[in-house]
Amino acid sequence: MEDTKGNNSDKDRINICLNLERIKDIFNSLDVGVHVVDGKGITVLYNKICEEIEGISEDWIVGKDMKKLVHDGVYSESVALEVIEKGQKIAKTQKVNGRYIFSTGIPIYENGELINVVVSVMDMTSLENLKLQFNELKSVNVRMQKELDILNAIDGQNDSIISKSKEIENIKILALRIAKVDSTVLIEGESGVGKGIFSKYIHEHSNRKNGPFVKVDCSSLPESLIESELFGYEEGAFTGAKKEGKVGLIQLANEGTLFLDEIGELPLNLQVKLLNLIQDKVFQKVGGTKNISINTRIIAATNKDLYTMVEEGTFRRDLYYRLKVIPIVIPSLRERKTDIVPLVNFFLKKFNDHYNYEKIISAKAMNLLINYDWPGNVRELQNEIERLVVTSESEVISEVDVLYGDIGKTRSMDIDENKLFKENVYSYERALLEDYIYRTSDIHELSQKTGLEVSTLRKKAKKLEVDLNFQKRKNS
Ligand SMILES: Nc1ncnc2c1ncn2[C@@H]1O[C@H](COP(=O)(O)OP(=O)(O)OP(=O)(O)O)[C@@H](O)[C@H]1O
Repeated sequence: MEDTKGNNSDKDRINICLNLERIKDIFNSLDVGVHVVDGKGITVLYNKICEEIEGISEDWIVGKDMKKLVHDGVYSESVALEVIEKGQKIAKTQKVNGRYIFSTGIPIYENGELINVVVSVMDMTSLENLKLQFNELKSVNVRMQKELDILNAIDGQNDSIISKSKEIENIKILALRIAKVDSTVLIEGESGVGKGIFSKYIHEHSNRKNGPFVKVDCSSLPESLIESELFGYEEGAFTGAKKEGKVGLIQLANEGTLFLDEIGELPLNLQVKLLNLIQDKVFQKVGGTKNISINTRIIAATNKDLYTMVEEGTFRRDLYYRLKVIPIVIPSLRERKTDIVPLVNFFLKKFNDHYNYEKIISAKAMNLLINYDWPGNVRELQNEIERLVVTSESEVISEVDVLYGDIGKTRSMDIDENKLFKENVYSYERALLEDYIYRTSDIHELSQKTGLEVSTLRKKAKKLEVDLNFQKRKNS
């Protein structure tokens, strides 16, 4: 392009101008902002998109020095100047006037000298907003997934905790929430309500689920043994101790869950040791001096009124509050009668499968089960269904089968204190005769079983208004 004297010819100059105009057109047709500076940082080209993104006009900026613009605060920093300084490609995201701008500066060299920097400018605001929305959606998704897990666990076919009552469903939701944290839990409730099954449920839904679940029944261990069983002992700790010492149940629960059932039975001296374990996460074996660190989650359960025990001085107040970080109270079965039918069906299936039967339960029998008070709660119900499946003669478990057990005993012995003795005798005799009728197939068998003449039986049935219908058993 240069003549022998080193000057540009006119033709070349025209070409350069034409090229510059054409380059400008090309840059202005781009969807991306283009800002070109020379080797000293003076703006030589600034396209329309740049104007839109940065809100600066081309006329104003062309010819201006980027150093001065940064100094005057028009720009907080300049990618172009950084490229000039470092001599290499630079890319960064900046926040300008509340917009996210992604700039890439590329150095252009001629004969080893940096002559231009081309900065492409992209408005990432909408992308950044999308990113924010995406992250928000992601966290909503995580939250929903957790809720879904909870709902699935409640509805789950494989769920081991059967319930229909609001009370138990709410406890399940709470149990799933607290499963993810390590806080100590105290489960209170009468014997057989499901304290054990709930503690397992918490463990199985926790991050410790692959670790051990160790159950210690504080009431079943003799006081002399409980300390060494729980904490283990060092070799030669006492006479009769194993030579190599013993690892205690607490240590076995490392990385898992320690379920302390019947915590109210724990002797006072061990309550102190347990308190230290909860507070400091360390313990010493019997006969040992070394602190052993332990990482276990403690769930305690009791059917005693621990608060009263605290008031009476038989349970340490500090331990009580340490255990009761998350309290769960499971109501008795009689306080949530809606659970009885699903539980009966669940246990019926369980024992039918186990004993290879296909027994069903009559509506009347079910009614008796629903109306009973279940002092032994779910455990008693479970045992009762097993008894019914195993002992009922026919495929249909009847009212008579039910009356044969504890329910029958309590029902027959029910005395209404508002009635006269005579009236109670009448009701009792009536219920007794009905029970015999249910258990026999005809009047002769009834006579044989009761030791009463057929004629006496007929008179009695008339007096007591009992229907001598021996089909009842089959149909009930
Ligand atoms: N909601 C339930 N669904 C299914 N099985 C249950 C339910 N609640 C309790 N059970 C069963 O009833 C029996 C007694 O429950 P669990 O041992 O958990 O009661 P508990 O309150 O810990 O009793 P205890 O105080 O005597 O130790 C167990 O076999 C358990 O599996």
